[in-house]
Amino acid sequence: MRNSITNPQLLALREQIDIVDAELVRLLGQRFGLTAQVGVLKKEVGLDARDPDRERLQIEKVRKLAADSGVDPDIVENFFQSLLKTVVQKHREV
Ligand SMILES: C=C(O[C@@H]1C=C(C(=O)O)C=C[C@H]1O)C(=O)O
Repeated sequence: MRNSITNPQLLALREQIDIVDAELVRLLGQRFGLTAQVGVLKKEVGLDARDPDRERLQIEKVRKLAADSGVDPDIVENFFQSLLKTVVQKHREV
């Protein structure tokens, strides 16, 4: 098998993937910053860590955004379900 590391087309694609990954991580950091504030606020006002109605609406929204962007809605939903679970866990630790 040829050494994939020297394939210039593969290297160029991976460079673009790294740029997208960095942006995704930056946006995740921004989102976690906001949800951390929500966690503190909820604790202060005595609201439940989890809001299933809000989660349902978000999943509906991101599934639609995914479909509009030609991305499999199930993949996006799985990602968000995992994200929401993590956020709720963090809220319960506040
Ligand atoms: C951040 C919130 O808390 C939880 C986490 C959510 C999220 O990560 O978007 C959404 C709903 C809640 O279960 C919220 O209520 O807005």
